[in-house]
Amino acid sequence: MELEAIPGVGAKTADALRELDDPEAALHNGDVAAIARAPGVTHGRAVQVARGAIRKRHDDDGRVVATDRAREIYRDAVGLLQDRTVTDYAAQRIETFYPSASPSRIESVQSVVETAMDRDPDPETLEALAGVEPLVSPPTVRVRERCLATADAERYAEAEDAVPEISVEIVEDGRDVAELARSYATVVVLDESFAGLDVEGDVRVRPDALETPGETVPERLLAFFAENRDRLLAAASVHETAGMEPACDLAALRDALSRLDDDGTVIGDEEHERLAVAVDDLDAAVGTAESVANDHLRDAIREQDVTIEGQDFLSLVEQGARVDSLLSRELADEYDAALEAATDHVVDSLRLAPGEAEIADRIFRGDPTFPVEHDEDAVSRLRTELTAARDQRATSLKETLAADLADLREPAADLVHDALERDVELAIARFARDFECTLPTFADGDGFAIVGGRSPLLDVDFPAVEPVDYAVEGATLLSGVNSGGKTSTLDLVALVTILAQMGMPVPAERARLERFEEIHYYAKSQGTLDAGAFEATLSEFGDLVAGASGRLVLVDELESITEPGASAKIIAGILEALEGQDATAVFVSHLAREIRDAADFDVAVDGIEAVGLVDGELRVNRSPQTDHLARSTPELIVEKLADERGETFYDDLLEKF
Ligand SMILES: Nc1ncnc2c1ncn2[C@@H]1O[C@H](COP(=O)(O)OP(=O)(O)OP(=O)(O)O)[C@@H](O)[C@H]1O
Repeated sequence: MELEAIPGVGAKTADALRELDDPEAALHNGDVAAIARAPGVTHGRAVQVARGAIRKRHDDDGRVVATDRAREIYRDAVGLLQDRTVTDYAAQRIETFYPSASPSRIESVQSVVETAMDRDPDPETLEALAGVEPLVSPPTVRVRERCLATADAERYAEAEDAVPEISVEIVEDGRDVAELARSYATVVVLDESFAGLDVEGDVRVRPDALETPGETVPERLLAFFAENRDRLLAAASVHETAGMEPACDLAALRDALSRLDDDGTVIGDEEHERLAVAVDDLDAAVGTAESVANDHLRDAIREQDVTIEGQDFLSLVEQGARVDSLLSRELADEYDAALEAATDHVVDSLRLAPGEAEIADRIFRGDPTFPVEHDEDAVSRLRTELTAARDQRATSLKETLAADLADLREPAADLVHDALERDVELAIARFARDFECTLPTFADGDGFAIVGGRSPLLDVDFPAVEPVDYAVEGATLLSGVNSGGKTSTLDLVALVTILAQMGMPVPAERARLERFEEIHYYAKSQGTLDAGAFEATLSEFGDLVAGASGRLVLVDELESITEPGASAKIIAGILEALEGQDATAVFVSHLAREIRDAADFDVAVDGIEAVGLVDGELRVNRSPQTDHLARSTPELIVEKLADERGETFYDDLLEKF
């Protein structure tokens, strides 16, 4: 898909989207989280881009919700669905569902929704979902024990770009490489020309190193999995609790993750742990070994009767306190035993391997002295040896684990994506259950027909909402008593049509409607308008009635914008303009009689009828009666008084209605 062709995507956003691993897939899946990973693209913008891509795919450039009130109802619908999501991802994904007039768009959402409605939102899955989030890229890790080397300046720049984790060094010859091998545990030479180079240390000539970053810098993959461990484990649990087919072998994933520490190092390898502990404890072990030797020697000296010949004694006195010759002659065996005990201590406490023990053997050597002293050079050699072995072991463990994880990289992304998408489905399932929804059907040009519609937007608890049946073809007035439910009926019609055209289930027993090109819903004005605002409103209706075919028009008490006489004429005029067009319209009004009188055609009137007054309270049949001018509240009260009192005043008054 040409990115710039997506509505709302300019050159800058298109460039940002091209930075994604797979922009096509992200756009196709409406994957808001993936889109938001493009540099500079916020989540809100990602939602717009995802929607734009959907519109483009369905050739759907219309805007169905056309007025503020219609937009509010759309926001309410989105809110009801979002209230039932667990993850932020799903909440954002819900925003990509929008009311459309495109049959293919509505059908494609409906097919997803149909499956979603059968899903079981079990508490374990919802709990597991709480830990799932889109995968993140960890910050670049610095790898200090390895370097890349090349003699080629271009290759150098390429390497710095491809593997920012590792230092890249310029070398001219084998001597430079040998120099590097003394500072780094591993040197990876990028140039073929160095093949066969024989230098000490771990030097690898790997001309393909930049093409195989998984092997060159396994730390990258390990850091990715370490950073995303909790998300992956939560996604794995979601698959298990929900009985979903996972994109990868969950046992293999768990096993690989269990070998990985939070900082991306590999854990659970005994040999590596032995070497790491040996490096850390080396100085302490040597110190203790010295004490062991000295204690041994001290005890031996204490128990020894030393006979000194006069000549020796003289030379001792003359030369100062030179006891070593005495020591070597009189206590040679004890001295050897003390050094052996010291060496054994180092070897045993550090659990040294035979090769390492050989080096350890040189720590306590040399001329006899008391106290015994260690050879710092030998300690340092052992340290170098152990450190190199530890680092090489770590590298090879990383390589092995990274190789295992490499196969899981793509499936892991799918695993998390599938879990997050399940959250979207479960939100739809819960919405459908909570409000006893059905999937609506569509018919061409038939207005709408709702059976048993119950609006979740009412100010009463959902179980107390009375079902409403209402069907309209063409334009009609809706009359009725105060608080009978006229506004609520308009809200219900708007909500059902908006949800239906989003492809979502609707809160009704049954619903059939046409795919409206536009939904114009005007809320009741809060009072009469001044001349300017009145003019603006009138010109808005002028635009509305010009080419109204395919539109749904819902208007609540337009009469409140100006004085009743003028209002009736204006509403009659609007209805006349709509008559003969293929529009569906419901005008709620208390002036139905006056509008009918003012109109030059037979205006249809529906009515929400009060069944009667019980204890001063209206009992209402919430479903509008077709072709029925409902009695108003004042008329009902006059009628009640006429009945109860039988006085002419009330009878005469009733006559006037
Ligand atoms: N289907 C319903 N089920 C239960 N209660 C309802 C239903 N419809 C409306 N109501 C209740 O009636 C109240 C009044 O409804 P609404 O505002 O829609 O009446 P109205 O006919 O537009 O009134 P008015 O003529 O005063 O503007 C609502 O706030 C709600 O409490």
